[in-house]
Amino acid sequence: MTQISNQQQRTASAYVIKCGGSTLAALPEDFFREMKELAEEGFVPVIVHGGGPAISETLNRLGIESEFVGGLRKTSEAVLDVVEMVLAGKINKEIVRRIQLSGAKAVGLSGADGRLIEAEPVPNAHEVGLVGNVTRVNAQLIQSLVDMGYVPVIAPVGLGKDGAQRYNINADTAAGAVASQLGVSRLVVVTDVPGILRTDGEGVKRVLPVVTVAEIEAMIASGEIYGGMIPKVRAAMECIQGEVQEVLIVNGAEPGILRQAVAEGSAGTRIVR
Ligand SMILES: Nc1ncnc2c1ncn2[C@@H]1O[C@H](COP(=O)(O)OP(=O)(O)O)[C@@H](O)[C@H]1O
Ligand SMILES: CC(=O)N[C@@H](CCC(=O)OP(=O)(O)O)C(=O)O
Repeated sequence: MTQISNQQQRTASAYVIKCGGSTLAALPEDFFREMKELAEEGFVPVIVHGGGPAISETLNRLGIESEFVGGLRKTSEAVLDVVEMVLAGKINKEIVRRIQLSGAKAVGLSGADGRLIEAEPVPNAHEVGLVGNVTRVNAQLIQSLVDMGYVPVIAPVGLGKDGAQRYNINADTAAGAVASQLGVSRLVVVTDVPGILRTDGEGVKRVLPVVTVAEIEAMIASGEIYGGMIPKVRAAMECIQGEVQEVLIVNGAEPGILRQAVAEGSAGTRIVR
């Protein structure tokens, strides 16, 4: 833990961005340009990405049906081959390319590279198969890349403690763990909705600007938060118990959203303790 504490001090000005598969194709070039400009101003990004829709599409082409239990993909060895290929290959390199085209430097890694993400089976592994929860993050490797001026771009595939077993990790869960173990103060979750939506008294869906852990629990219980939003808020609730001060959920397609989120700290929904 001493090692992590040192890392935490050094990465305090960094922030973690989780880019959801739902929104990757819709992210404008300006998003990456803004990311580069913010980095020059001292707001250094570490990216963890998803790619659920692209995995499902590839599985479908191979004639393998996608099944989810509680938002987690049922992952056999065959499915994991596709998950790793799509996430650590296609999607990871697409993001690296786009960052480099903005003029910034980027390095793509999966959680297997340099044992970046160590994982253990989720408690309901008997239902979902080779899905993992994060047990350790190699914060030193991420910090070294940041120190060299690179944006780390991380695919959420982890290795077990033995270094042999692979695990598919939900990208929101991975991003929360990376944010916690790096000790950054902010996690920005970029997705395809402008924040957590709630239907008001007149039946209009509105973005909640700020939401607490207690309010989230109530919205999950009532069904107002469901599906892909559940792993986001669960990861958020877990990481704000530690160093992370706030988690912002924003729509990546909105112009200027990253600057609003990172420099101004007010965008989409802000999840606080
Ligand atoms: N209360 C809510 N507010 C906004 N979106 C919600 C809510 N509850 C569930 N969702 C769903 O969560 C989705 C985002 O999760 P997901 O599709 O997994 O995105 P990503 O690929 O970015 O992780 C939204 O498109 C929406 O359908
Ligand atoms: C265990 C699990 O469900 N893993 C996810 C990993 C990708 C992901 O989370 O992508 P999004 O952020 O786009 O949803 C999956 O296989 O789809």
